[in-house]
Amino acid sequence: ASHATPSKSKSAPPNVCDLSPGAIVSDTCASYNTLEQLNEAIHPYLQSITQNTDFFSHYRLSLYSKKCPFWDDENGMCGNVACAVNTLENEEDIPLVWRAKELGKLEGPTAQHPGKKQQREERKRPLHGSLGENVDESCVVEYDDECDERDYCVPDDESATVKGDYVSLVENPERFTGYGSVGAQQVWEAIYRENCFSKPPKVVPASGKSSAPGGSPFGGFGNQQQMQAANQLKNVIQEQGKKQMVQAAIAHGTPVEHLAPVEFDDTCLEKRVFHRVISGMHASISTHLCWDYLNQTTGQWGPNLACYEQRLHDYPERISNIYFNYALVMRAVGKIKQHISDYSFCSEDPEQDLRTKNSVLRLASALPSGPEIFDETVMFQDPDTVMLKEDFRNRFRNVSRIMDCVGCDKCRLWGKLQTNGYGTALKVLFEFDENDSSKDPPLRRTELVALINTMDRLSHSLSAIKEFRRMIDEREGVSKLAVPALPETDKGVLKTKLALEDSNEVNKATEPKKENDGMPDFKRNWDASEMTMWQEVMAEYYLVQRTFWYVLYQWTQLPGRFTKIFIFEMERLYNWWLGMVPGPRSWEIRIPRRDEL
Ligand SMILES: Cc1cc2nc3c(=O)[nH]c(=O)nc-3n(C[C@H](O)[C@H](O)[C@H](O)COP(=O)(O)OP(=O)(O)OC[C@H]3O[C@@H](n4cnc5c(N)ncnc54)[C@H](O)[C@@H]3O)c2cc1C
Repeated sequence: ASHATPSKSKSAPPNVCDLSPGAIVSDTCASYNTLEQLNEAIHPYLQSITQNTDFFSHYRLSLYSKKCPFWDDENGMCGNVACAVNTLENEEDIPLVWRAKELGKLEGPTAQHPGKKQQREERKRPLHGSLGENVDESCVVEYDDECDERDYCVPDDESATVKGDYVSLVENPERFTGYGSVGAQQVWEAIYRENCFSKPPKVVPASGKSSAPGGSPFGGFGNQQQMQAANQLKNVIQEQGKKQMVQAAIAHGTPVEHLAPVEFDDTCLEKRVFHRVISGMHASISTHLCWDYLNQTTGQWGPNLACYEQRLHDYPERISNIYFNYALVMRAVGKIKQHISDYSFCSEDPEQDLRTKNSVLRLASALPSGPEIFDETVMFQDPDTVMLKEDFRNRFRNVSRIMDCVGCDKCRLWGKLQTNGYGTALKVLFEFDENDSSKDPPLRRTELVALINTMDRLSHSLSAIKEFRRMIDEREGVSKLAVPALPETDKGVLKTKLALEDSNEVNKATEPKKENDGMPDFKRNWDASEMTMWQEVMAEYYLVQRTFWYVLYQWTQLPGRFTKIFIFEMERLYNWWLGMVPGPRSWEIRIPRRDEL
C-alpha cells in the first residue's frame, strides 16, 4: 500500500475531488487504486461471511417499538411510512408489489429477543425455530445485553422493555425501495445538522446507559435519554434558526441545498471526519439503490446509470467519502484480529463457531496491519480536540436516534445497521488496543455484525461504482466512435438517443449487464437497401460462418471448463472439511437470457 502522511489537525481540507487512481484518498494513507485492489481480493470473503454464516446474516434491532423522538405528524414534520412520498406520483396505477409501501416492508421471518430465563433454559433453541429450521439460533441470539459507556451508538436494547427483533439481512437486501421526498430529505437534513461542532457540547449522560428502564415518566418518549436526545436536536435546530426555513422549503418542494449552508467548521480533522463518515454512508446507500433499482413502470430490477450519474458521478467528493469510509472501516476490522481469536460466535455449535471464526480471521489477515491504510492516531491528539472526542461520540448517538425517524422499515434496518457499524469502527479505532486486547471494552454481537456488514456494503459500493464507471466509459467510447462515421440524419437520431440515456429514462440502464467473453458480433447490422444481392448473401454467409465457428469453439472448451469446475469444487469441499467457509461459486448453470438466444 502506498503510504503518505495524512492531513494533520487544523490543516485546511484537502482536495477530495481528485479521483485519479494513483491519488491518495484524503485523510487516509491509501490511494484509490490500492483500495480498489484490496477490495477485489476481499470482496468474495465479505460476501461469503455475510451471506453464508448464521451469525453475520441476522441482525437484532428495535424496528417498531421506538417512536421518532425529534418530530411528529402534527407540526408537519412527519417521519412515518404514510409520509414517505414515493418516486411515482400516482402509485395506485402500478401493481401493488412495485409500490414503495410494499418495497419498504421487511421480508422473511422475524423473531423476538428471548427473555433471560428462556436464554438460560433453552440455549439451543431460544427462538423456537422462528427464523427457520436451518438457522442455528445459538449463533444468532445475543446473550450479553449490557451496554458500555464507550459506545458510539445507541444500543438497540437501550430500554429494558424493548429488546428488539431478529431479522434476516439476506432476505432484506439493501436496494431501491421508493422511499424518498419529504420524509427522507428531512432525516438526512437532521443528520447533517449533527455536524455543527462549533456549538458548545450538549448535555448527554456520560454513561450512555439507560437511566429509566421500564415505563416513561416523560409521556411520549421511551426513556429519559430519548427525551434528552429530542431536546438536544430541537435546540440545535432552533439555535440555527432554520427550522422554519427547512419546513417551508420542504413544503414548497425547494431542494434543501438551496438553503443557506449549515454552519460547519471543517478546518479540523475530527469535524471533517464526522462529515465524511455521514456523507460516505449517504453516498453508499445511494449507490446501492441505484445499483439494485426497480423501474416501477416495467417492474425490471437492475443498475440505473442515470440514477448514479445524478447522485454520485457528478459529485466526486461523495465518491471520495465512500473510499474514505472503506479505509476507516477496514482499519477497524484489521485491528480486532486479536479480539476475534477469543470470540465465541455460536455457543452451541462448535463446528459453525469455528468456521465463522476462521472466515473472519481470514478476512482480517487479508487486510494490511498497522496504520498503512488509515492512521487514527493523528486524531484527538491536539489538546484543543480532546473534548471533541466526547462530543463526537454524543453526536454519533444522536445520528443513531434520528434513524428512528426513517419511514421505511428496510431503509431503517440498513440505516441503523450502518450507523452502528461506523459507531463500532470508531469505538474500535479509539478504544481498542491492537496488541493487548485485555483492556478492550466488550464487543457486542450487534456491533460485530454491523461492522462486518457495513464493510461489505462499502465493498459492494466500490464494486458497483467501478461497474457504473465502465458503463459510462463504454457509452462515451461508443458515441465518440459512432458520431464521425454517421451521416448527418443519423447524428440527430444518435443525439436524441444519448439525450434519452442521459435523462431519467431507466430502461437502458436496467438492462442486464452483458458479459464480454470475446463473443463475435451476431447482429445483422448492415443496411440491405445499400447492398447488392450478392453482398447480402455473403453477409448472411459470414454471419452463419461466425456463429458456426463460435459454437464449435465453445464445445471444444467444455472439457477444460468442467475440469476447472471440478478442481474449484474440490477446493471448496476441502475448505469446508477444514472448517472454513468455502468461498462463493464463480460459475453457474443458467437458462440463457432472451438477448443471448
Ligand atoms: C437512513 C436512510 C436510509 C435509506 N435507505 C434507502 C434504501 O435502502 N433504499 C432506497 O431506495 N432509499 C433509501 N433512502 C432514501 C434515499 O436515501 C433518498 O433520500 C431518496 O432516494 C431521495 O433522494 P434524493 O435524490 O431526493 O436526495 P437524498 O439522497 O434524499 O439527499 C438529500 C440532499 O442531501 C444532499 N446529498 C445527497 N447525497 C449526499 C452525500 N453523499 N453527501 C452529502 N450530501 C448529500 C443533496 O443536496 C440532496 O439534495 C434512505 C434514506 C435514509 C434517510
